[in-house]
Amino acid sequence: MDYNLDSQADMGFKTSVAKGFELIVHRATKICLYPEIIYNLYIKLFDYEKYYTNVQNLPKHIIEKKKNELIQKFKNKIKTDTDVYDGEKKCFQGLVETLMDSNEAGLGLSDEDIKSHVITIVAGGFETTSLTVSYCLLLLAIYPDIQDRVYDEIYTILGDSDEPITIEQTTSLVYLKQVIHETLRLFPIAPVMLRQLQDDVTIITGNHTLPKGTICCITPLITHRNPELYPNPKSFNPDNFNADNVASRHKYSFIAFSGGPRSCIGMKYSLVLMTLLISYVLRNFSVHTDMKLSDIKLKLGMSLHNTVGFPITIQSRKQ
Ligand code: HEM
Repeated sequence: MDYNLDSQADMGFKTSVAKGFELIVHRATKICLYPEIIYNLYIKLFDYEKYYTNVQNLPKHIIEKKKNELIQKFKNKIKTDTDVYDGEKKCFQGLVETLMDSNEAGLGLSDEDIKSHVITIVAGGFETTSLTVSYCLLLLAIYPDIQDRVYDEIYTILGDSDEPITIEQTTSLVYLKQVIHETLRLFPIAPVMLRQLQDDVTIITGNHTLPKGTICCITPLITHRNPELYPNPKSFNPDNFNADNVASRHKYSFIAFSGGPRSCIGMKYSLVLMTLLISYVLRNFSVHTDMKLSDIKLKLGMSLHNTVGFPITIQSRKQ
């Protein structure tokens, strides 16, 4: 999107997204907030409308900025810094420009539609990857033998080279991928998903019928810790994700990225990013902690937070 939330003014966006998530969690977990009338009063009382407005402001600002850039570019026939040209063919565009261009292709997205897509992408990518990397490094610090195995794999593929890892090399880091999946099994960053039934649904095992319109709560945290799917479900065992074990389970026994048509669109991107980040850290440093797995204390929200933090020390491998 060509906008850095950390270095450019975020106009209260990050805090407001967090507050919006907080409101959704309160609605889902506090029965007293189920009636519409009480919920609306609650929003007014705790001034949540302010956060809703704030969430809209930044995408509006980005869209306006992009529009002005496009007008200027058209006037001056210059290239903006977000475009990379291969001869005359444009080969890279940011999200907002791509959505705006799709209007030229006749998709007819309004500014309102573009704004909603921007909010969904930013909110979907919010914290997910960074928190998972934090959990993963903490687990590797707790289990030095597993960390050694990951490091050996990285070393076998990259050796002593200081060259950045390539995308092709990331696909060979099979054990690291297992470690990342096992991290997401134990600590699925999006621990709760809500779906409203479009039709009556019969649950075969108990012969129960859930009526159309019911809002269902799907919790990877519970599915992923089901002993029928994962033996010793509370222990950290990356072999749960070796090829044989994955093939022997139902594909929806791992739903950290959800499943079906509304699953995470950032999954492939974040898996590559996490592989890059973790391999970069482990190539250069070993990670250590005094914590045990049982010390991790979870707080359920829109993201799965660890209330005791991630107390890791790092040591250079060059020493
Ligand atoms: C470890 C990383 C990530 C995890 C575990 C994760 C998990 C999920 C889950 C469980 C959903 C479904 C939520 C629901 O239906 O209520 C979802 C949706 C989504 N995610 Fe991710 N996500 C990750 C990273 C990202 C990143 C980096 C992006 C964007 C750059 C992203 C963008 C989205 C979007 C746009 C949706 C909504 C898709 C739709 O509704 O059709 N995610 N993600």
